[in-house]
Amino acid sequence: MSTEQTPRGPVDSSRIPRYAGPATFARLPRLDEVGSADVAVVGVPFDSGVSYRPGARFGGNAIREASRLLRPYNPAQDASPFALAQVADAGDIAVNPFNINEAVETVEAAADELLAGGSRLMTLGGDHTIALPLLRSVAKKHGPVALLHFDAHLDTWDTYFGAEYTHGTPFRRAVEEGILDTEALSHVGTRGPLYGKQDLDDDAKMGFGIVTSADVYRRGADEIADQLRQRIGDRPLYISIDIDVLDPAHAPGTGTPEAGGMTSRELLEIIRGLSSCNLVSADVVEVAPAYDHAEITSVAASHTAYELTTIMSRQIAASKAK
Ligand SMILES: N=C(N)NCCCC(=O)O
Ligand SMILES: [Zn+2]
Ligand SMILES: [Zn+2]
Repeated sequence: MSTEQTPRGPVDSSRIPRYAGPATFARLPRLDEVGSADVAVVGVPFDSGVSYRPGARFGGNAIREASRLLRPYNPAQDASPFALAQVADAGDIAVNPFNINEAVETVEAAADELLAGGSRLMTLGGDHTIALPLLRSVAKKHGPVALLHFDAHLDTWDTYFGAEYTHGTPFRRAVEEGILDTEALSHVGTRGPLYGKQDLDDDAKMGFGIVTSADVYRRGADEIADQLRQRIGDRPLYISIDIDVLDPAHAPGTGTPEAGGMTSRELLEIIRGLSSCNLVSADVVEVAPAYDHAEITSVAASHTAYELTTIMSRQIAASKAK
């Protein structure tokens, strides 16, 4: 089992140029090369749930490409995430692009299998629809989880064109299904026009707190992270990051961009401030490379996934040391 052995790390970029060969996340080994992993990085090439620009089905591979430049030591968290735990790239979950309900079931079943192997998941979307089956799977293992949702949007709307499973509705479904711990739900980076004031009332009734992108700007990343940490406590935590939480200047490559967003520095700093939380799995979604330029969005997403992976690896190492 990988858990007893020295983890196999990324390809050495001082020997093999980092632009050579097929891309895995951070040049890590594939899951089938190591047998099992403590953290499985998995792609979900699915974007049939979007309400505006399509293209997030290409997000996972764009993030892998952009992640070639990540290095093994993370100074911001003083950790070498790929040495502390076995992190591996589990490839993509192949889902039906023509049947959303079936796709949602497929993601849940595949996540169940990866989690059963003892892994935590670092999922690369895909559109935000996929957060629902991922949360279902995580809740089967941990019970209702705390949720930190970084997004310009609430994603607690009811239906679109009568469809229940879309990228604007996963968190309402999750609350209805009782798979979230309603004492510890927060949106971060929220901004932009809504359908009506009722959207906010509904959202508050579901139990969500809101930290807007303007709150982050005014109060700063450290204070926001402190506040979020207090709310979460030691609950099992799932972090879902819609890359459109970033300003379009920091993440143009996404399907429903909104002006006035956070900087990538603010996002990374808030995540680092959560490093003591019990992060059981995470996703980074809504990267749509067709609207990107110079990999701006996928680089930001790769660093975001790197910080999340570092948190999980540190915790795995700490729990093994006990
Ligand atoms: N989850 C994302 N990215 N967007 C939701 C937008 C829903 C709407 O079109 O109103
Ligand atoms: Zn969004
Ligand atoms: Zn979203």
